[in-house]
Amino acid sequence: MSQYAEVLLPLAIQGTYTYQVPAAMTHGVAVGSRVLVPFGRRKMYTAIVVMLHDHKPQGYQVKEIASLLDARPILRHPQLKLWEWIADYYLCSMGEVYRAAVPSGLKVESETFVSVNPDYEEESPGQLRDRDKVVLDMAKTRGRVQIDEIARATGFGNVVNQVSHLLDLGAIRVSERVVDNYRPRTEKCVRLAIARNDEASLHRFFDELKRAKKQEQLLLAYLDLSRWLQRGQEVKEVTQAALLERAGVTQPVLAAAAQRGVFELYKREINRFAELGNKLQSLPVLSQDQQRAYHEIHQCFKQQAITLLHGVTSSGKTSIYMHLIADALRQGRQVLYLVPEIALTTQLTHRLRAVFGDKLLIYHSKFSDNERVDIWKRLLDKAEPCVVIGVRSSVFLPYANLGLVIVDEEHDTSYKQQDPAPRYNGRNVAMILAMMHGAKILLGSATPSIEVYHRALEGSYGLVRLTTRYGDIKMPLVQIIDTKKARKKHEMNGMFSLELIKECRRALEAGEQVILFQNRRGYAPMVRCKECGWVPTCRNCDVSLTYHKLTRSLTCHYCGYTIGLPDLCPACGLPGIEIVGYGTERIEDDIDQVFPDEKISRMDLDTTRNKNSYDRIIDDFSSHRTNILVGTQMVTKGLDFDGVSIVGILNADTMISFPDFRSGERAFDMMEQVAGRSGRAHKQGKVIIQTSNPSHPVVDYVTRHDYEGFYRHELGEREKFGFPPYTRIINIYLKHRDDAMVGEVAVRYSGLLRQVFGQRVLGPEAPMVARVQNFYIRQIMLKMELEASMVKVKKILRGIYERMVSIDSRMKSTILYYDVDPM
Ligand SMILES: Nc1ncnc2c1ncn2[C@@H]1O[C@H](COP(=O)(O)OP(=O)(O)OP(=O)(O)O)[C@@H](O)[C@H]1O
Ligand SMILES: [Zn+2]
Repeated sequence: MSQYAEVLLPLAIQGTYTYQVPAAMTHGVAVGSRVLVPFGRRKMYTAIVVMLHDHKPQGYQVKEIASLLDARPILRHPQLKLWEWIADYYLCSMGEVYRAAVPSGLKVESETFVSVNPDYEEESPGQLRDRDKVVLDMAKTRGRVQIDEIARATGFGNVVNQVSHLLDLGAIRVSERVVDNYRPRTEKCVRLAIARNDEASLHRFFDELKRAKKQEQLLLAYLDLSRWLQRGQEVKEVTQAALLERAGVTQPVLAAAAQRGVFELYKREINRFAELGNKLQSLPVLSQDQQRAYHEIHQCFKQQAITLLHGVTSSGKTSIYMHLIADALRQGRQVLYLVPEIALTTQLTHRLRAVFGDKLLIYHSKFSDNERVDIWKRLLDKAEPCVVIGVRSSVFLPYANLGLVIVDEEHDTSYKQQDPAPRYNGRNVAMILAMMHGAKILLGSATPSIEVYHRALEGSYGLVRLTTRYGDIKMPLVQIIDTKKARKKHEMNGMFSLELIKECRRALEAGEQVILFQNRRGYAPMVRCKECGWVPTCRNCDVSLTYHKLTRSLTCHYCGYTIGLPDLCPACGLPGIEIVGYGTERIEDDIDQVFPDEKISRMDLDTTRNKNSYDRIIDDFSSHRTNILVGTQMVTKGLDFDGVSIVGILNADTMISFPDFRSGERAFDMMEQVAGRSGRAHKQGKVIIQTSNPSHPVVDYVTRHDYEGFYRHELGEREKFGFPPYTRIINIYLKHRDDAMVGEVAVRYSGLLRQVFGQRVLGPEAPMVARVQNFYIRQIMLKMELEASMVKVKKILRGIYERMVSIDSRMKSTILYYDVDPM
């Protein structure tokens, strides 16, 4: 029975804090328990217990845990270990990992209930401030009150503050029953208020309802939906919504019938993983080539935990995954199926649902917190075999028994979290997670990342190839259009070459579909005054504003700053504003001019802000309600449409001329992936790449679908300049509102870094966008040897930081963070 607990707070601070475990709690508190603790005399936080012990801390007064929130831990082994690994590797605090890992519904704060401690007496007059008394009075009169509620009633700003002060004084206590944000979802249902064999009552109902036609309709609809009269069968549960729809009446009619005693209304708690009534389908029959790959993967798994499946686009990697998932489930294990973005989950979910039914759980970024808590609790409650399909944050769920982790589109940069910390790569964390569970890992891609492919060729990972498309359809034909030449010959119509238009027309007339890819959202990336050259830029960031036509506004894509489009140039007063460049919104407009009779949809960040908008766009296109799909890189990822025969890459230049060591890789991936959306089901497709730089090597590799060639070329470059996979990059960012100051601090700090790391330090320099939200940025790059221990690096960096703070106080007001393995 330990007296002290080390707890983790959801904050960006290093280490854990010690609290005393009240005697009454000693039996309940365990590692992984959630507890409510006062922190810094200001706030209450939900903390996680990471260790229990009996060593009384010296030198300060230990506070008590205010409340134990659950009867049992909310974490399973090895979650804490995984958090620790992430904090070490990605150079952040465990608290930051905790904050990202646990849904906020499980981190109760203002919803907490408090009540007055009847034994409290004011020790010295004046100990209670006026505001304390107000809060105390409220708690007294109401008995048990929520912190939130106090805030609303009093109008006081920081009530949690107030409450923790009172908690410190012992004037109030946290009420044990804490209400979570989580509430189970219910569904309204209807049933007849009589027993099924009570025919007399049923007749009576019909008699009574003769003069209430609408209610009679309800009764008939109910009998039909519930199969009441089909003797051999069970009565089916009928939802209120379904009943009203079938009967074609409104809720008051139902309420009246219920009043009369015909129906009973009740609520059914539905689990969000509602079973489908449909029968499950069997697994897809694998083609010969797929069968071979499937066996090879099993062979690889005997030797190695990690295997890369390098399968060309539309080779049917998903079908192979499904067989592997079924194998793991049969062995009673759980499966994590990671996808980079939710655009992918829509189609995948349908395919997997059909086979795995309610064993499939979905966890994606547009889910509400309630839904996240649901899945968390379900995994906590049961250790049953299941498959979780999710985005990167699903690595944090409490798995009991992982047997297999699949990382689809392994190369995708969306696996990397940019901001805030932990700046982790979901793929890499998934690999560590799998190791901790003794699970196998399958990485899949048509365009593997250079790092992963390198490791596979080295022999660290297994490697299985799939070189043919399903149904033996040929890889799409790629045609290059030199836009410079075409423009000279007047063979361009805006952003579209006449050749592209011709091909699109041919396809559309044949009932086929078209995808147009432009990697910029908005209408135009900038506007400009043609009289004086004025360009509107963001007030807070060093970027030009993007024009959005629908809202007639100019918007900063970094901070959201928005202004209206001026009619006259504010600089020279002339009506010279012109629109420069093309974003997806403009492409959509322009292609509509070219093909006025075609239905067009657009998929980019602006059209997919709602939870269901992806589904709608993808569904419309799949079912040919739309035939031209315009989109940003969202359309490049793993989508599977059967009718697309033409893919147009409108401007390859923006991708290939980006000053970053990964730009070649990113450009190849994007083009090869978007090209791969064409010609998937029936016949060879065609890809048209428009570029002013047709001899660029990346364009050439895409034309030949030559991943190997591209890989060798790229690897040569990486070796020459000492980039991954030969080194590990750590970017260090410094931010401050004062440009000159952050510049000086960065130079001085990099000097200290050089004393230890020498040549491994590059910079500081100002990044391409050197000011965001009024913070000026400097970047320092560290190129570390792969063998370097990140635990050591972290320690050294912390030391250097502390030294810097001690010799230059300006460092304290500077924001500093690390980005390990930046993408
Ligand atoms: N064994 C199979 N039986 C029936 N259909 C299959 C089979 N394998 C693949 N397909 C079909 O072929 C198409 C391509 O398969 P899938 O989407 O799995 O390819 P992929 O390798 O994941 O491609 P990408 O890397 O482009 O996402 C799909 O429409 C799929 O239904
Ligand atoms: Zn801005």
